[in-house]
Amino acid sequence: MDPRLRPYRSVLYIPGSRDRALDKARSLPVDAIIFDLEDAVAADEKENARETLKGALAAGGYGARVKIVRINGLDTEWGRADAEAVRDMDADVVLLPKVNSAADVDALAAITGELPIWAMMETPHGMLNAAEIAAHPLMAGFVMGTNDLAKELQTRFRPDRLPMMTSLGLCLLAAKAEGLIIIDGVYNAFKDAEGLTAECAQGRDMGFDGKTLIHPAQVDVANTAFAPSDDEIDLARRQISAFEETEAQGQGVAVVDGKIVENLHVATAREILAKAEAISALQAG
Ligand SMILES: CC(C)(COP(=O)(O)OP(=O)(O)OC[C@H]1O[C@@H](n2cnc3c(N)ncnc32)[C@H](O)[C@@H]1OP(=O)(O)O)[C@@H](O)C(=O)NCCC(=O)NCCSC(=O)C[C@H](O)C(=O)O
Ligand SMILES: [Mg+2]
Repeated sequence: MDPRLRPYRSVLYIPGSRDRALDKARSLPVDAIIFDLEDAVAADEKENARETLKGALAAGGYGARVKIVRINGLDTEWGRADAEAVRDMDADVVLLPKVNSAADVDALAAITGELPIWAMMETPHGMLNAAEIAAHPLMAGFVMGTNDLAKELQTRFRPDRLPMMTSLGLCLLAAKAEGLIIIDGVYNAFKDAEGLTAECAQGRDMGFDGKTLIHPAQVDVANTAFAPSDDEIDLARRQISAFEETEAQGQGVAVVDGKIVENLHVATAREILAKAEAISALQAG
């Protein structure tokens, strides 16, 4: 599958220390899992979590879900051992927290080799250096760390996320410029489905590929929000067929529902259909 088409609608954090949650994730309809060794694990549990996670990944059962391991920062007492352990785990991606610059990514790559790297984008320096971080040859995805970012920026949480918009926009620009996956931050109130639905819709409108989640109750909302809707699929099909008809008549512009359709709109329509097919294939497999 073209890596750009791989669905990342729902990306669930699981504390690496929680056996029960590690097991439950094997049956949850998530597109990817972040196995966390960082903030979801207490300091005196760090070593145990690393071993528990190693065992869970070796036992398998996560199917087509992308397996991402978030390590502790390399400036902490656990970071290096985490990175060395991930190198030998059955992981698809290593996720580095609090990335400030491309040099941070280099330091991780020196330990983990060719393993694809994702970056937590959650510090002011990270925002200012987003373009160089995205351009690193091993960089494959950004995850917004909106909790740490709010702390660092001393912003308030608002439903419209206005204080966060510059940061979200900078990271989106950098990720899109380099063809990276980019996943939106978590919605902390995990029992508030209405609030999550609104924030997912905003993230989807902005161009995020999916949402990071902290609880199984959030999965269905994200899977729906980041998949093409029935209306989008129907419109995409009609745009393609109208444009093909117009083209056959030697013209370059069609009109559908009172709006122009040019070749660039057709490219977007084809992407929507390809994304819908990729989701169906994932669900069928
Ligand atoms: C928030 C929680 C502590 C709530 O846990 P709990 O009280 O156990 O919830 P429930 O009783 O409702 O759980 C029901 C069942 O679901 C399983 N469960 C719960 N959470 C998860 C999960 N994340 N993944 C898989 N399974 C999960 C429970 O085990 C129950 O299962 P069962 O007993 O079999 O029915 C908890 O949800 C939690 O710890 N969530 C993750 C928190 C986390 O990862 N935080 C760190 C990431 S956020 C962050 O750091 C982002 C970034 O860095 C930033 O700066 O923004
Ligand atoms: Mg964080």
